[in-house]
Amino acid sequence: MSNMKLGVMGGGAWGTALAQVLSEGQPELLLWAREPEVVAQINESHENSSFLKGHRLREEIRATGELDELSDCDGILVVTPAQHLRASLSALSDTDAALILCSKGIEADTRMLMSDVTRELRPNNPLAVLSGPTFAHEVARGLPTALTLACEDEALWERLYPAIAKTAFRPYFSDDIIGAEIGGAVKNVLAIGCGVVDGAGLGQNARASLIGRGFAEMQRYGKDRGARPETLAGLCGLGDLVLTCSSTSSRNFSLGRGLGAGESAESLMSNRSTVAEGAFTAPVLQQDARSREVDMPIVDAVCALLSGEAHVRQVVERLMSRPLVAERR
Ligand SMILES: NC(=O)c1ccc[n+]([C@@H]2O[C@H](COP(=O)([O-])OP(=O)(O)OC[C@H]3O[C@@H](n4cnc5c(N)ncnc54)[C@H](O)[C@@H]3O)[C@@H](O)[C@H]2O)c1
Ligand SMILES: O=P(O)(O)OC[C@H](O)CO
Repeated sequence: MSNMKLGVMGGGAWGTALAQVLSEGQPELLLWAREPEVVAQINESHENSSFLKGHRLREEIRATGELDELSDCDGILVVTPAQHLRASLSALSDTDAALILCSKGIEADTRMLMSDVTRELRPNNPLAVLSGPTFAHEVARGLPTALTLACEDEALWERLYPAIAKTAFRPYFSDDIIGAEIGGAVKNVLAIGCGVVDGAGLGQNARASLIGRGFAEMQRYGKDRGARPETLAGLCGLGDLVLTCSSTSSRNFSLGRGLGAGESAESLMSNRSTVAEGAFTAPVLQQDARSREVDMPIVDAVCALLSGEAHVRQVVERLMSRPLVAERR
């Protein structure tokens, strides 16, 4: 049992699943949730029917609506949606806790990664990123899961892994924080594309081609932002890309499936209570890639579909009529 006191900031599906797995063997795990009804459900009925229905949660999880309570923790897993990270961190009181970022996205107005936002607001806190192929409902059930824990140095990994590694939850060390973040942010956009392929009935060949060429886009963009190729080829890049591009359990894939079936992004987004990060990441990723002169045609296609600028048939035509080039670029 680790002596490190962990807390979780965010009571959505992923924050709740993380609280469930990380409370194994701990006397108490503190989970901050924004919604009073989520706090009440967890403390009174040991469930989070708003965001992670159907899972009985450990009694060691204690929910709170008071963000200040997290300040006493040695490590805080930050699990808010990417576009709310800045506001959520700003509301947190001073703390020495290590901040373990679990959100997958790029900040819309600034093109900053989650680690950039965190370093701007909390320059003195030790920083890590936890990312990989992790559907919340599977982690909550205790199914075997492996993922990347990228830490700013190996000393932080040595402090964190005893509290994070569990029977069915296996972190691998990386010191490439940027790589871990780029993998998680970009795969969400590509998963929307794969959902479109599915919804429009374009076939399994097209889905696999999108994963392969999407991975090439992730590598090109990652290289320009300083990610290491081997990080992107690991759990937090290719591993998560394969998971999210293959299953209707993915919110991003499901959103794309609706688009592929002809529904508008506007109606699909307005009917959601859960977050499909790719829809927010896609436009900022496109802008950033263009400013860096990084070619990302699949990301462009997803943006065109999300904005309603083009239909599926048009984006397929655009992608298939691009100049023929060497695969390795
Ligand atoms: N669900 C998963 O399987 C999973 C796995 C790995 C990573 N993630 C990442 O975790 C992050 C959180 O996703 P989730 O699945 O827990 O969310 P969710 O869709 O289950 O729930 C939405 C969350 O957004 C929060 N929220 C809504 N409006 C907010 C606001 N104005 N300010 C702050 N928070 C607000 C809600 O409180 C809730 O916690 C995302 O970046 C996601 O990509 C999710
Ligand atoms: O449901 P999604 O598409 O947000 O994906 C959840 C996780 O990121 C999968 O690793």
